[in-house]
Amino acid sequence: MTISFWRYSHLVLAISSSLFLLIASITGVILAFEPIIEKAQPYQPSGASELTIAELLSNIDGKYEEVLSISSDKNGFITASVIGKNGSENFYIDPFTGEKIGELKEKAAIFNFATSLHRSLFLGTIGRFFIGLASFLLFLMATSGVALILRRQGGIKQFFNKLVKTSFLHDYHTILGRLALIPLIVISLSGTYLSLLRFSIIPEENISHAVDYDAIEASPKISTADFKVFNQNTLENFRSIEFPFSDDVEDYFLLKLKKKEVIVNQFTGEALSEQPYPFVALFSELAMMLHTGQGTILWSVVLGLASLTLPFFIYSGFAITLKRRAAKIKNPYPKDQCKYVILVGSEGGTTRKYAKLLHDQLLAAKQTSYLTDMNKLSHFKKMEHLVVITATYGQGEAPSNADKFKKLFIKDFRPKNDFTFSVVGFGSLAYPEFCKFAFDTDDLLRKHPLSTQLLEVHTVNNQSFEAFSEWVNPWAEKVGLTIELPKPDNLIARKKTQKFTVVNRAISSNVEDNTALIELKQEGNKKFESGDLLAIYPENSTRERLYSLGKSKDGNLLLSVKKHELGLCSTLLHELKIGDSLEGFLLENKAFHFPKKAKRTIMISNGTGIAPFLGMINRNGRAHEIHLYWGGRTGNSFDIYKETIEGALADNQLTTFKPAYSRCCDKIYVQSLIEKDAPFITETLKENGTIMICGSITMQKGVTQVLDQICQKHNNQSLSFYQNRKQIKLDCY
Ligand SMILES: Cc1cc2nc3c(=O)[nH]c(=O)nc-3n(C[C@H](O)[C@H](O)[C@H](O)COP(=O)(O)O)c2cc1C
Repeated sequence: MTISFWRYSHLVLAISSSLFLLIASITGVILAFEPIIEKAQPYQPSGASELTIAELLSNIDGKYEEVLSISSDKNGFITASVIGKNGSENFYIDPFTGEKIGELKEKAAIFNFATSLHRSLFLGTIGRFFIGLASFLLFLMATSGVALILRRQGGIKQFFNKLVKTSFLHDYHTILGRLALIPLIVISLSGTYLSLLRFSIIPEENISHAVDYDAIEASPKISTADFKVFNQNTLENFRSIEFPFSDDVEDYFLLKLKKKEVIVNQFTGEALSEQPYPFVALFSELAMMLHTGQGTILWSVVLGLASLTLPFFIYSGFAITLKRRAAKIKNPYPKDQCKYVILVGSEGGTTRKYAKLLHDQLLAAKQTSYLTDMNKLSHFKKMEHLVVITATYGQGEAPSNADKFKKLFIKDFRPKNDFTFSVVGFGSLAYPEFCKFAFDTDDLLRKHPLSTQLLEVHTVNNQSFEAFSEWVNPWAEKVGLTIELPKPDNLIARKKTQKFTVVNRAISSNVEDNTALIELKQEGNKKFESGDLLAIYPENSTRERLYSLGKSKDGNLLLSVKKHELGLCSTLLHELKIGDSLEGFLLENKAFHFPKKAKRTIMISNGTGIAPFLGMINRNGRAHEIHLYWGGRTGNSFDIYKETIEGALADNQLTTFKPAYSRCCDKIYVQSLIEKDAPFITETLKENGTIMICGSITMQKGVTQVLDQICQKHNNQSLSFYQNRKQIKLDCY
C-alpha cells in the first residue's frame, strides 16, 4: 500500500479522535498516579502471600464479634468486614494477627473526577461510546504509524535503527512513536475491550453453582483450621471469603480464589460446588489491570508516560501536516495558457517551497508559469518548458504526490509540440538511493519523442538553497531569462556574524587549482571543532556560503578555498591579505566531528575537502590511527598542505597518506585507491572504525558507489548499514 494511504489514514484518524484522546491522555496521566499511591501504602506485611487461608481464619478468629467477609484487594492488601464493638466496620487487617491496621480510604476527589471524565466525559452512555471509539481509533493510528515508520526506515529489520534526521518534530514523532508503541497498543486495545464489555457487545457470563441442599451433611464436624480447601490455598491465590449467615447446614462459606469459586460446607469442610471463572471474566480482569495499572507500580509508570506522549503526538502531527500544506500553490494563469510548467514532487513540503520560489520569480518576470503536483500531470497546450522539481522518498521512491506520475506519463501524456525539460532532485546523501526518483523521472522524460533535455539532472542535498540556486541561473540562461532567486527568510535566516582576521595564507603553485589555504583568527572565543562550518555572506547578499573548517594547532580556523570564476565568496576570500578581516558565522556540525571513540579513522577527500582533516590530524593525540586518502590534480596541488601532512606523518599523528593525482603520475581518482585497499577498508568498518568523506559531490558519489560495492562483496552488508551505525560521515558540497 502507498505511503499516501497510510499518511492519509493516520491524519484522518488523528483529526477524528484528537479531542477525545487529549482528554483521555491527560486524565490517564492523572489516573496513573492512583495505583502508585495506593500500592505504596504499608498494608502488606512481607511474607503474607504465603499464609494459607486456614491460617488467616485462625489468626482472625475471636478478634471480633462476628466476621462477615475477608477480601484481598488489587494490591494484595487484606480487608475485613466485621461486626465489632462499634457495629459494622470495614478496614485493613494484618493477616498475621487479624488486627486492624488501617482505615479504608475514600477515593480522592481528583481521581473520582478524572475517572468520570476519562470513562464518559461526564456524558453518560454517549460519552462512553466516544471514548471507546477513540480508543479503537488510537489502535488504528498506532497501526498506520507502524506502516509509516516501516516506510521511513525501509523495512522491519531497520525499524529500530537510528533515524536519518529531518526535523525536530518529525524525528521525535517517530522516536517517541517507537518507544510508546507497545504501551499505546495495550492501552487502546484494552480500552476498546472494556468498552465492548460495558456495552454488552462482549457478553459477561456469571458463575452458577448447583448445590444439592437436601444432601448436605452436618457431620463429621471438623475445625475450619483443618478444612482441606483452606489449607491447600494461600493468600497468593485468594480473592475473598464470605462467612455463613447462620449455623444452618444450608449456609456455607463462599470462597473466591483467583481462578475459581468454591462453596464450602461450614461443618465438614467439604467442597459442595467448584466452578472455574469463565474465560471472559478472567480476560476482563487482565484487560482492566493492563488499562489501569492497578496493583503494579512499574506498569502504572509506563502507562502514565505513554499517556503523556499523546499530547506531543497530537501537537507534532498537526504541526507536520500544516508545514506540509504551508506552501500553497497559486496559479494566476490557466494551465493551457502557460509556457512554463513546473511539476513538483514533495512529501514534507520543502521541495514545494523551492518550486514555488521559481514559479513566483517566473511570474514576476511576466512569464506564464503553471505549478502543480506531479500526480496532476495532464496535457498543457502551450507548454514549451517543463521543469520537474522532486524529492525522493522510501528507498529511492516517489513522494506521495508523485507516485502516479510514471503511469500518467506513459498513458495520458500526449503533448502536441516540442518541449524542453530539466529535472532537479531533492534528496539526502545519507540515503543510498540519492535522488533516485529524480533520475528515474529524467530517464522517462528523455525517452519522449518531443522532449529535449536542457540540463543534466541537478541534485540538491539536504535542501541546500545554494545548490538549488546553482541550477536556476544556467537553466534561466538556456530559456533566455535572467532570474535572481531571493533567499526566503524561512529557508535559512542570516545569522549574527563575528569578525575573523587573516593570520596566514598560502596559494597553490598549480595555477589551474586556484586554491588557497587560509588561516583565520576569530575575534572572541566561540568554541568550535574541526568539521564545523564557517558561514560567509558576501556584501549586499543574503546568500550564505558554507566552508568546512579545520582547527589549527594555535586554535585558529583553517579554510581551503577554490576560487570560482563567478563565485562572490571564493573571490572575496582569495583576495584577502594577511591582516585583512571579514565577517562570518561559526556553525556547529556535530555530524562531522572527529569520532573520538573509533580506534581507526579513514579520511577520504579531494581538493579543498582536506581542510577539516588537516585540523583533525593536527589535534590527534596519537591514540588514534588515521589514514588519509586525498585526490588532487597534480603533485603541485599538494604543496600547500605538504608541511602539515609530512609533519603529522613524522609525529605519528597520521598513520598513512595516499594521494591520487588525476592529471599526472598514475592519473587516477581517489576511489581507485579505495578499491585497491578494499580488504583494509572493509576490515576497518567491521571493527567499528569510521570513514569520513569530505570534498566534491562528484567525488562523494564515486567513492560511496565503490564503498557500497566492496561492503557488499567483503562484508555482505550495504553501505547504508554502516551509515545507519554512524560509521560513515559525510560533508560534501
Ligand atoms: C523517510 C524518508 C526517506 C527518504 N528517502 C530518500 C532516498 O531514498 N533518497 C534520497 O535522496 N533522499 C531521501 N530522503 C530525503 C528527502 O528526499 C529530502 O529530505 C527532501 O529534501 C525532502 O523534501 P520534502 O520536504 O519536499 O519532502 C528521505 C527522507 C525521508 C524522511
